[in-house]
Amino acid sequence: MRVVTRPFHSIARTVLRNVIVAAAVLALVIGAAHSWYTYQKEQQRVEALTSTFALGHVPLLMVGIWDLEANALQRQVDLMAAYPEIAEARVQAATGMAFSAGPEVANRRPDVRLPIPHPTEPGEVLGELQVWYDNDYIRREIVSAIVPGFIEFVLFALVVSFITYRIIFAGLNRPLRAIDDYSRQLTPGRRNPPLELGRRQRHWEDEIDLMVDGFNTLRDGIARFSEERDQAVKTLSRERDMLDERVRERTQEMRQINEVLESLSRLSVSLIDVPYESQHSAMVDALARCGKLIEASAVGIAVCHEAGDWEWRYCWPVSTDTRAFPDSRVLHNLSWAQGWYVGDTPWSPHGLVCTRVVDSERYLLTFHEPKARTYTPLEERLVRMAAEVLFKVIERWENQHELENSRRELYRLSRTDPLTGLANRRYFNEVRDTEGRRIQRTGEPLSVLMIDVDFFKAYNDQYGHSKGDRCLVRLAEVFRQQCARAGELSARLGGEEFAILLPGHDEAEALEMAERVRSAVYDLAVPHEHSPMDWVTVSIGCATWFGDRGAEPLDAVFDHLMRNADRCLYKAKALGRNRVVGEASLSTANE
Ligand SMILES: Nc1nc2c(ncn2[C@@H]2O[C@H](COP(=O)(O)OP(=O)(O)OP(=O)(O)O)[C@@H](O)[C@H]2O)c(=O)[nH]1
Repeated sequence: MRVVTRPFHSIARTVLRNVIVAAAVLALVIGAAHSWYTYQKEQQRVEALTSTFALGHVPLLMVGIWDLEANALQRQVDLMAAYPEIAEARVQAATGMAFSAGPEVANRRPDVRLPIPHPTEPGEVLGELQVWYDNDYIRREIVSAIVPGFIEFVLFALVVSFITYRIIFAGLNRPLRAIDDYSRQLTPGRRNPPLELGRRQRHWEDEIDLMVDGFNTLRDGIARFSEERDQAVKTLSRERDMLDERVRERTQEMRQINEVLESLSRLSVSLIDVPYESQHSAMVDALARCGKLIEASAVGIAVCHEAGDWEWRYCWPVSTDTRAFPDSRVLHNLSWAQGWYVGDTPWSPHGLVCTRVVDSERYLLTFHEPKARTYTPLEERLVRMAAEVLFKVIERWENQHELENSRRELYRLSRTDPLTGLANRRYFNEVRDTEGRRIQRTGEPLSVLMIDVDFFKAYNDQYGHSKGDRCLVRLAEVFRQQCARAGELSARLGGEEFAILLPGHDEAEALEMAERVRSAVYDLAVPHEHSPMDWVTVSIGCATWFGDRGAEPLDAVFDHLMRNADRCLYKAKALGRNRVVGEASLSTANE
């Protein structure tokens, strides 16, 4: 609703009024100028008439007065009064005669007074010519000169104003009012009809046409805006309707991911500390669980050592022919690329493939599908997470194996003599203590052989230290071979001194074993120039513990045992070397 705050003035009327006012002012100015001009012209005519009187009539009047020609004078006066501009002409002679013509003008002094000179006496006058102009005539002349033009101008101005009014009214007012009515009906919410003013068809355009075009463009814009808005509102409401659905789907998806994450984290925790021997079956179980995530028909992990061939390491279902499981084409592919592949890949015609390098070995995990299928992004995500977990577990296992191997190697080194590969003193003592504890429980006997190479200093001096080393290695090999039964342990206690632990051996058995060792060394026939036996020989002291010192601390037991074995050894040396001496010989000697 339009609120009118100011009075309405039509353009046509305003133009009309302004044209009329301008025409009136112009008419007045032109009329005044014309009047002034006509008045000036009349004045000139009067002046011309006055000079006519002075030059033409005054001499005749002079003659008439001089000759006393009353008729002639009267005729002259009549002639002058006959001019339409003259109201009255009068001659007043000095003699007192007077002649006049025309209606007498009262109460007005003559407009022209011309003296009638004396014909002979210069400076003397015979009388005076008095003339009164007809002012009404002059006024009439002026009016008759101005009025027709004024009337013509006014009529012209009226006609021009009217035509202007018509043109403006028809060409401007009416269309503008129609446009005003139209613009009030424009509504953004509905389809508005185009603006049509019903104007006559012309082969040109004017401002109104431009305005109509503008309004129609505006209308089209409003229509387009309305359509887009309606469309947007519809889309918005559709999306709002779908939002709940999406939120539900997303929540479901998140729940699924959470469940899988939980089960994967449980899986990874359960796999981490699986002992080595159970790792294969644990991984196969894990593959089965992961395969069920997307209902894959088979899941496998293949490994390729740097220069070697691919082979399936873990297969679900367990395959008897690991070269063909689950699809031999996977393993025949030569190109290697690390990453994640879906569908038809260089690694697999169908299915999902994840590859990884773990400790310089190439690993490939594939979820096999017999037929091509499309995986949802969620499935891909879940499987990818599963693959990450499995590879992490494998990596961890690899690290654990490596660590375990290193530890075992270290342990082995820590209890092994580096030259001979026999147990060192530390390991000998460990085993000795363990066996000692066992024997304390079982009451079985335990014997120790102390072995020393005879004249070894001389051997070194003769053949050199490295040959001496090789000799020690050969002797160690003899000890190892002779004492290969479970529980028997050969050790190098230091230098050229060796010991053999014989759990379960009584003295007789131990002496028998010692003799076997001694003769085996002798039979080696390692030449020794500075030995009376010509060969490298060993002396052996033998001591036995019968497990009858159950209450005694093990350290004390073994101190005693080793001391006895040493004493026997010294005795063997003292008796000439290359022999075995048991504890019985000690008591004999003591006795
Ligand atoms: N080649 C070599 N010699 C060693 C090693 N350990 C100790 N020996 C040598 O073994 C010799 C032991 O000499 P001795 O203890 O004097 O005894 P022996 O010469 O063997 O004489 P008896 O024991 O009395 O028969 C020393 O000369 C040591 O240098 C070793 O690892 N390699």
